Amino acid sequence: MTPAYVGLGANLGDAGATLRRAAADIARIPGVDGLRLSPFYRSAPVDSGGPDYVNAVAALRTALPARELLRELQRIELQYGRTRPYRNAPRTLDLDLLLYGNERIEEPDLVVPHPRMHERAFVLAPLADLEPGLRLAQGSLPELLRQCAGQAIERLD
Ligand SMILES: Nc1nc2c(c(=O)[nH]1)N=C(CO)CN2
Repeated sequence: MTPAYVGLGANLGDAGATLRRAAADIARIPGVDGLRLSPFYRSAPVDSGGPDYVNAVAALRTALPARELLRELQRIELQYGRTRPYRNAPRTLDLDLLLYGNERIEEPDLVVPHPRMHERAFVLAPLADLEPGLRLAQGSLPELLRQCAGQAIERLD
């Protein structure tokens, strides 16, 4: 079983309810085990306009290869009506494969570790809640979070 981390985000509809249901859907993927869901965070959209996002991170273990896990995540996105009209368009549900074991994958539609996760507070904060000691290539989570101090995020509960 390979440990993997998935970023969840939504900024349309009842985003919190969507993330909770999507996490339950991820937990039910055959070959996925032991899902843990972080607390939820609200933040203004980074690099785009539109309503605030709600974000979370799920930690899991999987027997699936990274590409098959990605395909399952995309299938779940589609169930929530995700369309891709343009880059960074508002979305009912966005699922990003952030980390897959220690693997580095660089393919046109799958780059792991996620290339922007180290500079996004809305990923780093929930990831640190689940895995405080984790280090990324760019540094420890507390170090990276300090570098994102300009990004206001609010923890929900
Ligand atoms: N706060 C926040 N901003 C974003 C997000 C997101 O999930 N949260 N996702 C984006 C596209 O991946 C673009 N901007």
